Amino acid sequence: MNTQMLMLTRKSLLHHSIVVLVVLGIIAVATIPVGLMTYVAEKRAQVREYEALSLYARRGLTRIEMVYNNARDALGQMQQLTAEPCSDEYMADMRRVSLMHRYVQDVVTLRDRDYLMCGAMLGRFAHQNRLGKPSWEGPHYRVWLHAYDIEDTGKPMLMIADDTHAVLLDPESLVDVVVEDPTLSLSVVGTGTNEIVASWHNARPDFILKGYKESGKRQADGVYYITVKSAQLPIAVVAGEPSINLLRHWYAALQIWLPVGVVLGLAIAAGLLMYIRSRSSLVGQLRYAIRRRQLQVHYQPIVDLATRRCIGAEALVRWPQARDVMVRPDVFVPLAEDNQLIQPLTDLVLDLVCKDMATLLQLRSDLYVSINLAAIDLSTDRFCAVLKRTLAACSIEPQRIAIEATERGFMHAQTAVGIIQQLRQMGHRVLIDDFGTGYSGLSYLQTFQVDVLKIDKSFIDTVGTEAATASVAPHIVEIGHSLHLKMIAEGVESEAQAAWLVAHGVQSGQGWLFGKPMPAQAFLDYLNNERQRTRHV
Ligand SMILES: Nc1nc2c(ncn2[C@@H]2O[C@@H]3COP(=O)(O)O[C@H]4[C@@H](O)[C@H](n5cnc6c(=O)[nH]c(N)nc65)O[C@@H]4COP(=O)(O)O[C@H]3[C@H]2O)c(=O)[nH]1
Repeated sequence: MNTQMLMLTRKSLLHHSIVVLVVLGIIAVATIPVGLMTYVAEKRAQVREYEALSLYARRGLTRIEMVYNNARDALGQMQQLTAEPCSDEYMADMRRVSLMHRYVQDVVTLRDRDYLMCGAMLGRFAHQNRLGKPSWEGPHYRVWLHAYDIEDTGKPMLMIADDTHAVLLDPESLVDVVVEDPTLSLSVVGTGTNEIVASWHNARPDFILKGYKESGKRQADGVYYITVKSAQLPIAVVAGEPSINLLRHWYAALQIWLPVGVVLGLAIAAGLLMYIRSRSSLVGQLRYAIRRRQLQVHYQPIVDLATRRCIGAEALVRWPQARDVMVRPDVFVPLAEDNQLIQPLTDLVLDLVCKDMATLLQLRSDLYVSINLAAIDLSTDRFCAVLKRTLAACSIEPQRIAIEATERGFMHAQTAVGIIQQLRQMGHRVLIDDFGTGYSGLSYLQTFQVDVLKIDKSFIDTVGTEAATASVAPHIVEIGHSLHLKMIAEGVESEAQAAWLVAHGVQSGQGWLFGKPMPAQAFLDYLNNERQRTRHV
């Protein structure tokens, strides 16, 4: 394999690697919304789960408060009894109170606050029966959450007492809530004692207590617990739900959010592809370069042929690629013209000229810089306004900026006449570029008032040669003289051409003989060295 083949193979491998990387990058970026929507779906499912479980827990709490209020009401009615405590009449009244209160299992009368005297169902106590320490004591009520098996049934009761009476409640009634989902569980925990007061059979006590402490967390039994505390009583309701339910909700949410993610991902991928495609096309790159002000202007000196003194420069746009590699304007200017980029390009060149040359043109009233306009720039007065504004902003006199227009610029002749007139009235010189190469003959010169003719390089090239077209150059010069217009010869490369032009009365020249287009700083240096150079002429 020879070296060139090897280079080509390497280049194609590099190209392929870039394509693969770009595709992988696009896929990676496009999957972000999918991942994001999956996450959103999970969060939504969690919120739904949390809300549903909190609702169950609050329903449990409402139930407890209902039972508690029922007990308080029974205690209140016991206060109203007027018969001798524990008399037959009193016992009958007590039974009535007990029966009338749905959740109350029994009512008991107390002596000296702590001793049981008699109960509606239990009858009179034969022995001194003293109450133990309550689980919680409020200003009006005492509560025994658990373990007070007063009726000796083997089933601890919940007891609520004031100073004279107590009511016994079945703890199971606290969690007697109907729910549609059999996988849910409901438990009641004493907040002061951290003990389970009542719970459904499907709940596992050790996990309930952990779940109570770590509300909103999934426990090791695979159940997700939520705790809601009562504002009135020292108890909390713990609602539990297997986290598999969460998965179910997540799947449901995914059905909504995943398509959104996929559509978004596809839209992003398509957008990225379009962006990359447009960026990688030449027009896209040019658009980007103009927007990013990545173009540069080079300056080619225009000299007085007799004295060789520089009288100005033509601003020639350049598109830098790699180090020292410039795309020539004849490649990208037509591209800009065909893709609505030429106006931004002209504006940018004007801006760059101002930036590069403002100081020079403020100091040297004997110099000017000419700027090339495209046909479209002469079709409206937009550019006149831009020119005025830009020059005012950088304090450059209109006389210091000349305008170069080609015959192509006179396509919209009527408007162009007005624009050229306006430019001249503003104080700008108007130069006709590539003079002699157009097809419209010279008739337009009768319509357009211009200042200078730039004789095209193709005519200068024939000067002093045997070419068949060599006789055209003198005619072109003759026309310039007869119209009393100043002339600049373009593309002067030899002393012989320069001598011929002087002999034929052409005042100015531009070409490699005097200087190639150069960056701004090089042009400033060129001017600084001018005195030294012209001395030898
Ligand atoms: N071989 C040779 N060439 C010489 C010599 N002297 C000057 N040239 C080249 O001839 C072209 C003169 O510019 P142009 O006729 O206005 O022709 C310009 C102009 O029509 C257009 N152009 C350049 N800058 C701009 C711009 O900012 N806006 C617009 N609309 N067109 C531009 O691109 C054309 C080509 O520009 P460049 O490539 O810079 O080519 C320049 C210059 O580098 C010489 O002695 N020998």
